[in-house]
Amino acid sequence: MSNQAPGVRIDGLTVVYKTPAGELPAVRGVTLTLEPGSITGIVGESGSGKSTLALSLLNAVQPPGRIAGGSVEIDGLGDVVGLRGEELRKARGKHIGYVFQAAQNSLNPLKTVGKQLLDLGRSHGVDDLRGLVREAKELLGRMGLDGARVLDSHQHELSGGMRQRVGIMLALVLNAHLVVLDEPTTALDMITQANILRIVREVHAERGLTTLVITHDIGVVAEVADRLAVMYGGRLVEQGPTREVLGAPRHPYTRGLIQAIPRLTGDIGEARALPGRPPTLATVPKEGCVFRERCPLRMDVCDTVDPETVADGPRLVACHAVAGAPTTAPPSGDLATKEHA
Ligand SMILES: Nc1ncnc2c1ncn2[C@@H]1O[C@H](COP(=O)(O)OP(=O)(O)OP(=O)(O)O)[C@@H](O)[C@H]1O
Repeated sequence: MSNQAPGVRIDGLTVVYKTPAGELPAVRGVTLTLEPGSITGIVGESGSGKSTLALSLLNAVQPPGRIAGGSVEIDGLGDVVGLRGEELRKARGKHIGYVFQAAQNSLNPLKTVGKQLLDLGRSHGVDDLRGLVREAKELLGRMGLDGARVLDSHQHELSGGMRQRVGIMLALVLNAHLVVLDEPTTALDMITQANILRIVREVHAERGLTTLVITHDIGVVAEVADRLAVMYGGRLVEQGPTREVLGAPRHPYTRGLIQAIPRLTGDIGEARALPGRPPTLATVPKEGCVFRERCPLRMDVCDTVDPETVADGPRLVACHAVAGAPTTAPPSGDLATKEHA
């Protein structure tokens, strides 16, 4: 892979997990392009399939899961779904930097962070290990930590927020040009979170990266992402430029997510939790729209026909009720209003 920000094309990706009821899809028919040099945010509630999608970018879905269909083409690497063994190990870390969810618990408890950094460097054939340590200290320093002290520490000597920042450092330190951050700021207070997101943006711009940020917090993607994809029940229900999606959400699920966040609606009194709960693998409907049980715009067709993803300029929406409708709906529109039904 060259030193350029790579483009990524996920096409028709389906990932299933083996369950007592057979193999069930956690990600179904997902098509998403990460433009070179962009920051894309994927947002959705717990269980919507975000982490499974992120793992697929590294071909790192573990049994009882497997990629059952589709492709993940990364510039310079080809279709990672077909990569195996050593090729795959090399791609991870060096070409694709990543922080997995719960990064605060993923460090080796028996080794100092510095030792783990050196292991990482050696396993990826880094010759200049001093340079690697310098880079690590610099990144930790930018995130408000004493780099030398952190590298000398074991996991138990660091707080959850510090470990999370160590995870981000490890994702960036090998200078990968595709970076996947799964819930990068969940253990952080609001101020530290804002700082980390600023640093993610800065490093992204300085190095010319392609970045994917996965989060349940639409406020995080609002701050960091150029483009936003909204996931529900294993499907992408809406995608588009972040400002457009947040400014005039089209899918009723996107609207519900936005209305549930006082930070985005601007008034805590106006925030309304989305009623109901997201489906589990066992309860995702086999046919029809995945969101219909919670949808204020539900129509008969939603029970039987899975809505196609329809493009309207840079915006993609999968909803029978809004397909073809104008994009000017304000975010404050009442979810309970059957305006398109
Ligand atoms: N190892 C597994 N075995 C069986 N089902 C799984 C496994 N891992 C995930 N799932 C199921 O797949 C679905 C998607 O999970 P995933 O972790 O990708 O969602 P998510 O949006 O990242 O949610 P969260 O933020 O809670 O992790 C969920 O219903 C989850 O229960």
